[in-house]
Amino acid sequence: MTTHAPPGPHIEVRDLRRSYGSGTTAFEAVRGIDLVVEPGTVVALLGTNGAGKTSALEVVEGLAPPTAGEVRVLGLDPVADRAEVRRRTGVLLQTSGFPADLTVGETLAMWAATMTVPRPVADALADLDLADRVDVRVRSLSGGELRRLDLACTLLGEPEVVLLDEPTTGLDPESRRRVWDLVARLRGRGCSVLLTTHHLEEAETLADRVAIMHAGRIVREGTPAELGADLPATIRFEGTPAELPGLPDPAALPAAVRVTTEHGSTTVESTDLQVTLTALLAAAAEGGVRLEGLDARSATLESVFLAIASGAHSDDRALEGADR
Ligand SMILES: Nc1ncnc2c1ncn2[C@@H]1O[C@H](COP(=O)(O)OP(=O)(O)OP(=O)(O)O)[C@@H](O)[C@H]1O
Repeated sequence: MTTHAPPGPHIEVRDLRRSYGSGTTAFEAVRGIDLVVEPGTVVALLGTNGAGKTSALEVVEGLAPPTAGEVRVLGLDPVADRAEVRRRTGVLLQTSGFPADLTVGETLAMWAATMTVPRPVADALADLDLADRVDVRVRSLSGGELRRLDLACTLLGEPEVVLLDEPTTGLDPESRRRVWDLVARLRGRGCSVLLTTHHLEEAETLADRVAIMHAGRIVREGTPAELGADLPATIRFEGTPAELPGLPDPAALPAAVRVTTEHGSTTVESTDLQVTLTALLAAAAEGGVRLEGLDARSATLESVFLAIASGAHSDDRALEGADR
């Protein structure tokens, strides 16, 4: 039995489809997606509610067969080669089901007993900041502690591939950062990680590549920077143009494409942030205007996501149209 992944992607998904029900009640939740996760990389699957992220992830996890298409994990079929794939893969489901009466330590020991070569339980506890909870029963854990225990179990077998369904939902900012560090370390030692998240900053911080799903399809895929590249950057400052007579009309700034005012502040959208910002700052200096609350940023994943969710994305509309 091989214990090393063959060269090539850790996860390969080709034209994956997954339907629920049959006949007139059939519903296709995943409508032909392609996804590749290379060793030592993190891929985040983002999407609107009901986009099909969990439905797709469950097929990669081997929990359900695809209705059509092909999935390979470490070059193997996650359903047909389930035992081998499970041994080398760490899976975090959206909800856990630990026995309530066991303590944290007992839960991890029980989990470790199912593995060929588990890591030391003490290391797993320390990694997830659970060392002082070792004797606490599962039923008494807070939501965030329970999530961290779940993650500790997921990573106990030193998996090569890690599949995380919303790993930081319910975690406070400090615990979330700790999980982000952990995922970064996994990547550092050559693991591949496929995760779903609603947390756009999480995707931006962690992911080498992001795939955004909507209505069963991947409508955008790329690095976080690539995804933001085709949307305008924004410059915001307090005050409306009428209140800042020392400034030229912001709409006339070079590369400015749209100016809006809301709640007493102005937003300038720009196709070239540096050019627009330089001209704005020069004009402000010349006119003796202080731009309070000045904020300038490239398009973020949030703006890409909101454009898709609102149907404003042109590719997205084309895809939805193709379905009708
Ligand atoms: N067992 C099922 N039977 C019928 N429809 C289902 C079933 N499970 C999921 N669905 C539907 O499939 C679609 C995709 O659901 P899925 O849970 O994969 O989405 P998601 O992107 O993970 O959503 P969320 O972000 O809200 O968790 C939804 O419309 C959901 O109602």
